[in-house]
Amino acid sequence: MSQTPKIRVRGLKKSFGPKTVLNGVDLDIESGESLVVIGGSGSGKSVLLKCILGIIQADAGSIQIDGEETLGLRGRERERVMRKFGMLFQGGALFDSLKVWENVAFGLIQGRGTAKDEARRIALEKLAQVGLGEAVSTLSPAELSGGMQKRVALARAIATEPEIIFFDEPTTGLDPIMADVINDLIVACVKELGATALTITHDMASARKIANKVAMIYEGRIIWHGPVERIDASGNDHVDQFIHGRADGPIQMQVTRP
Ligand SMILES: Nc1ncnc2c1ncn2[C@@H]1O[C@H](COP(=O)(O)OP(=O)(O)OP(=O)(O)O)[C@@H](O)[C@H]1O
Repeated sequence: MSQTPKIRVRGLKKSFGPKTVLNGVDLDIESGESLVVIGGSGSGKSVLLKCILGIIQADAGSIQIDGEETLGLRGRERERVMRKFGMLFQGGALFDSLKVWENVAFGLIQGRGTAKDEARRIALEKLAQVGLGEAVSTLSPAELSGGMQKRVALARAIATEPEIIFFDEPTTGLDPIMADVINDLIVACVKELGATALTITHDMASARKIANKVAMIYEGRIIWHGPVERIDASGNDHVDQFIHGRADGPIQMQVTRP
């Protein structure tokens, strides 16, 4: 008998006014799996992630975490489920008014009530895990390069040792070498935690490195889902066009010309 998926999404729908973004998304993420969702700009990757996090209210469907329905959860009940999650936001989303270590410790102090000294100790440990020393810990995020900021954001995402981590475009804005360093760190950190990971990206190099499973979203549905090793022989024209970055094919980008 197969085990309950860590995350099970069924028939998920979300529209904004007349615009349907998610039109019946079905997706399972098994415990310990690293799933990367790929898809074009505006295909609904962020909306899907936000629906699972409860930041956006879905219109219909089901989102189960460890077999528990979370779609209608509010207040304390939602907070309880959300404690299972860590998140690395696009752009890092660090607070410039806080020092680096305070950013990393934020969820521990605010969310878990960890004492400040203990939170600082954990923050330094997590910073070391992503290759940042104590000297960096007292700086402001604004004093760091983009790559270092991503490392800090990663240290923050893993600080509470979450069961599930979401990565929103983790390599956006980085040069290819730094992007690869971040990919390696993500793989190492997720493995160390034994966490389940969901990443959204259109960076195929990143997807190949991070994923053991890949799902492609198109026109509001998951049109292909399989092991990353099978992506080059998916037999799906949409996937083929996307991974090779071809303008011609079944996916037509809407380009408005003046
Ligand atoms: N709060 C909102 N109100 C109205 N429309 C929204 C809202 N959030 C997202 N959308 C629309 O939903 C569609 C999907 O957006 P989404 O951000 O999920 O795309 P994406 O796949 O993450 O794209 P990208 O790769 O460019 O980040 C877009 O057309 C966007 O304009």
